[in-house]
Amino acid sequence: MSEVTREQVLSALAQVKDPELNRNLVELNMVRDLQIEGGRVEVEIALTVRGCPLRYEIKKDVESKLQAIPGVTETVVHLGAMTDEERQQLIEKFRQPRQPKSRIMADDSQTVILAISSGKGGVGKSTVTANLAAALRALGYKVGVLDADIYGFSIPGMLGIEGRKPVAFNKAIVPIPAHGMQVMSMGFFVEADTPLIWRGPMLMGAVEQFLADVLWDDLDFFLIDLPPGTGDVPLSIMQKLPRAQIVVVTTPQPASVTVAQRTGIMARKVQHEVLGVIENMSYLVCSKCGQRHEIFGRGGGRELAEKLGTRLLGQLPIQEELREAADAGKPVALFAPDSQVARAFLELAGRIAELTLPAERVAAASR
Ligand SMILES: Nc1ncnc2c1ncn2[C@@H]1O[C@H](COP(=O)(O)OP(=O)(O)OP(=O)(O)O)[C@@H](O)[C@H]1O
Repeated sequence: MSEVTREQVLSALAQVKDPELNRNLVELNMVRDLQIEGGRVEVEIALTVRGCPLRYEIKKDVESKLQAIPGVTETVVHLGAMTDEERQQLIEKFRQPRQPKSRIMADDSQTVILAISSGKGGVGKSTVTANLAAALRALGYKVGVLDADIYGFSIPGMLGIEGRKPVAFNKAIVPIPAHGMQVMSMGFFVEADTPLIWRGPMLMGAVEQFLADVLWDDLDFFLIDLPPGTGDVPLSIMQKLPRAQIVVVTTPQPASVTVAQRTGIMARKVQHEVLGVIENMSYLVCSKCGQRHEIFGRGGGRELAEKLGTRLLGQLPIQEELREAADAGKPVALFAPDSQVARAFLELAGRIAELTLPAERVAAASR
């Protein structure tokens, strides 16, 4: 059998990406002490930070890529860490050839920005944001989520990344990967159980930084979970968004319509288009008789859409599975795609993609 070569090993390692930096290990200069003896490959991977939470994931990925090289019989992978100087060099590397700052705010960006709002709290806005994002991902789109709901940062929990701490490179923040999406939450910067009063300027500073200084990829969709209601806070956030399309989440009760209608006024103030209304908790399908029960009334979503001069994008059922999946950090569209509620989300995501993206990008994602 032919000898395993250094080139083969490096090209295998170039297939492994640091999940947080989204660049390969060779490019990041993480490969150290490579030794090849016959079929035995020993290598050290220098992580950017000691105790990197993704170290075992990276190690497993390295081992499997090495083992796939023809002729490799044994692999030994050590995990090390970069020195401060090396980390600094990496920062320089990021700074020069690549533009590290987010392209989302650029005038020619192709990213569709969806600002998810609600007239009041508790209608399921965060659940809808997390699951719609996952459904868009399941359809093949590149998705980023910004959790700006300062009254309850629930997105990290719903996507299984609660308690993670983002790292910064060259003043740019690296978003946290979750099920193939990129996520940033103000909650990552707040100690758990510490009540925090977000004063206006501090909040707006954070939002601006998350829009401009996070290393978002060139995304197809960027979803923002806004704080509920139509007060100054969601209004100021919307003003920072260059070309957002507003999605209003409501429940079927006619009473919710009046409250959610204020969103239309807010949209006009910031000159954003209201893409449409999503009616959540529209109906419950009885597991015994299969009948549809509209326990929260009916027609609220359609009525609101009419009043706002927009469309009803979709109706989502009440399903316990949705809450359970959210509690477990496993969004239904990716983890239980055959469930009734996942199908409703996938349909909704498909509709939104068709309305917001050019046909060739919709076709490319489904390939
Ligand atoms: N369609 C649904 N079926 C079952 N449970 C749901 C559904 N939608 C939301 N829920 C549950 O309702 C609760 C409230 O949802 P969520 O936190 O998403 O609301 P919210 O509008 O974002 O609230 P707030 O704006 O106050 O943070 C959660 O426990 C969630 O799991």
